Amino acid sequence: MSSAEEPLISRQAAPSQDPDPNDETTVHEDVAAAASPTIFIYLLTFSAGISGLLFGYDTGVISSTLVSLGTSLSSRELTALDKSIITSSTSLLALLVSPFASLLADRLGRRRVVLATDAVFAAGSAVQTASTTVAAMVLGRAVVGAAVGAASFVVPLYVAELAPAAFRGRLLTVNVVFITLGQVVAYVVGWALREYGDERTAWRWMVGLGALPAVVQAVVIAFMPETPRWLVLVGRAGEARRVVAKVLGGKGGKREVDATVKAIEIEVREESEGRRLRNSGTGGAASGWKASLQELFGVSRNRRALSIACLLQGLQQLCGFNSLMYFSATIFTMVGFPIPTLTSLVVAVTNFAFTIAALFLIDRIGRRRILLWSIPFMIAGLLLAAWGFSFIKLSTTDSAPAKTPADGAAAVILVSIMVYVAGYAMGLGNVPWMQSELFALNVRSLGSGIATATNWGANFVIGLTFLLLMDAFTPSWTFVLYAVICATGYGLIWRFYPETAGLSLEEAASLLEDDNWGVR
Ligand SMILES: O[C@H]1[C@H](O)[C@@H](O)[C@H](O)[C@@H](O)[C@H]1O
Repeated sequence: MSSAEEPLISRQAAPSQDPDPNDETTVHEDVAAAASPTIFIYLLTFSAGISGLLFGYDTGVISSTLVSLGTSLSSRELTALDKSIITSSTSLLALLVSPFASLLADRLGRRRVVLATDAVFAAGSAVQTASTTVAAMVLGRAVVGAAVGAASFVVPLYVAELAPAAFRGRLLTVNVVFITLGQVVAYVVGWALREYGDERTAWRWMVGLGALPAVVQAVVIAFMPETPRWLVLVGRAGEARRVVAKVLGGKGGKREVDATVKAIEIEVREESEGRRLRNSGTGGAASGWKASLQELFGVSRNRRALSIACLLQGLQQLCGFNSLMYFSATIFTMVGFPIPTLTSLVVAVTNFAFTIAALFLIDRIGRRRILLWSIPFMIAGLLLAAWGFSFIKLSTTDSAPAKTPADGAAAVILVSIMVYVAGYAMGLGNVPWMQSELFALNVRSLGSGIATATNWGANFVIGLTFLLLMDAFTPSWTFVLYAVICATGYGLIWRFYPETAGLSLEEAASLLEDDNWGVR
């Protein structure tokens, strides 16, 4: 997920604005709204979905992989530090690569970058599958991380620019659902291969299968066009026209196609004009990004939007959810469950099911309110799990099940983890990704980019430190720590995050104008 959204969405999501019948953008959106899904839209949904699936698969598969590696890497048992580095190298590279994805996407085109990320995904899977040392595995995970970082920016951009306005919002939420579905698939594959596959090669299949969706996506994208917006950007308006005609699926006549291309041209022109003005004000193209940064940090309401977006994205990761996503099979092995990869499926399935529920409810309940309702469940789940862990003696370097599984404590841990995950998926798993609605158009891309980087940075910290914290402070105190982070986050959200549900992007942004940073 990322910042890639929507100059056009802003207008689509602004019902309070009076439509100007002479405004060609309005014509464009009317046409788009009238269109029912074409085969093309289904293909686009499919490719957006597959991308989320890939992201989810690659982040989820590490859970079963870690408990299946045995001594296959560097001929020894993995230490907690090995496991932490193998896991977190993916998010570190995603963090480092994502800022460059937008430059590449502007230079080479969106479609080519999507194809390139598919190749990188496949290469990363191949390196992991073939690895015989910890270092090679870390390299493979890092290569996949680079692909995740680039894809998480470029695929939403590709979809947003290609989809008609009426479908754009829905297509972007498809992404979150498919990420969590990809994690379920990874968990199921991990469990099946571990239970029914060859013990020595099972993990190689788990990571190798990650190449499959990348190949499928590449095949689909090979038959899909470049986005009209990029084509206009590089002066190929004729081609853009043909793509728009295809997107509208024969439902739009020449007038609609012309109006759509015109709207894109106006937008591209306005954007480059805006950039030119900003640059001339600050002394040249080199300082263009500086001007955007100044706007983002210099204007109070932008600063406030950025603080909220980063708070939510940071909290989404620092609350510890991905510790479970990455290490649930390790945790359930330690707790003494006989088939830990099967038990850990509850994490992925609960997350997936409640993510779907949340997407139906969020607009009705509101973002602020759904967070304030769901975080207490997370805190309760974490504290209950901490209590459950206090009855179990375990060590993270032991891959063998605990000798005497304390049944009652194991059940408490399992149920409390489900409560925590359900709470997470209802709120923090989703709401932060709606970040773009916080920002005014001129700082939206940069602001969402920084917030997304906050997500990857915090994800890296959690992946790297979880097992080490468990070793140093016991699982109970680690879970208490996450509960304290959630409680602090609750307080900050309560104090600083106003409700934006039901507001247009403009209304949401102007809500933040108020110099008083509190919520009244
Ligand atoms: O929104 C997603 C989702 O909640 C995933 O399950 C999680 O692994 C990601 O880190 C998060 O960004």
